[in-house]
Amino acid sequence: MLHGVNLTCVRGDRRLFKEVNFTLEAGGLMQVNGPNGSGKTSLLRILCGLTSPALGKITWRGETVRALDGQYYRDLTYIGHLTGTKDDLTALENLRISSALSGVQVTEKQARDALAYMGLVGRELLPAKVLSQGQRRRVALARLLVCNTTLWILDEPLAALDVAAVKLIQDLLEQHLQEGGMVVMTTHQDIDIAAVSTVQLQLA
Ligand SMILES: Nc1ncnc2c1ncn2[C@@H]1O[C@H](COP(=O)(O)OP(=O)(O)OP(=O)(O)O)[C@@H](O)[C@H]1O
Repeated sequence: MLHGVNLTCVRGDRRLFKEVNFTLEAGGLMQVNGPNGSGKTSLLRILCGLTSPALGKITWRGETVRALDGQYYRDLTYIGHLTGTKDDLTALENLRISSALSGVQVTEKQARDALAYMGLVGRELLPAKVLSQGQRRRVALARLLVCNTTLWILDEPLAALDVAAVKLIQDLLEQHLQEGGMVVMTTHQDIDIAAVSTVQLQLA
């Protein structure tokens, strides 16, 4: 269970949100909503431990994230708003290296299979800089297929994706939730994802 308790976020001289509380259970989807600049990315970064909240805490499986040391990070996969793909690396290298950096060794076959699932057959050996924005996002999201983690934190995963890819990702998220995984995500698009429970978190 992921639990946010009285989370308050200050960036620069502005308080973006205060006293945000939520509980996310196995199979649960939390959609973080709000206008541009309301603090959605900031909240996701707090949940990943990349930024500290001004106040409040996060617990994972009953323990504060800080006390858990590395275990929390082994349980989560974060894919940020910027895809993070490296221009000079191929799609295959991007996937294998980003996975290795998060502690997962992925064979070439596993990486090729994941890229194929994401509709990137024939693009595996192209440097990321020649891929379209949507294809770059598909490369980044391919990590979900190989990461084997419970908690997925996704910042605008559907941005730049075409209709077919949006469907692919929605199906992937549904499957993850059906298997007891958890998803926290932002999106400016309407989505239709079946989950055991859905939390809509609205930032002002
Ligand atoms: N390090 C920082 N220092 C000062 N202000 C910051 C910092 N990081 C973010 N901000 C500001 O905090 C606000 C919230 O940013 P954030 O990216 O969390 O919003 P968001 O809800 O994700 O927006 P969007 O929908 O446009 O992606 C913005 O006004 C942003 O400029």
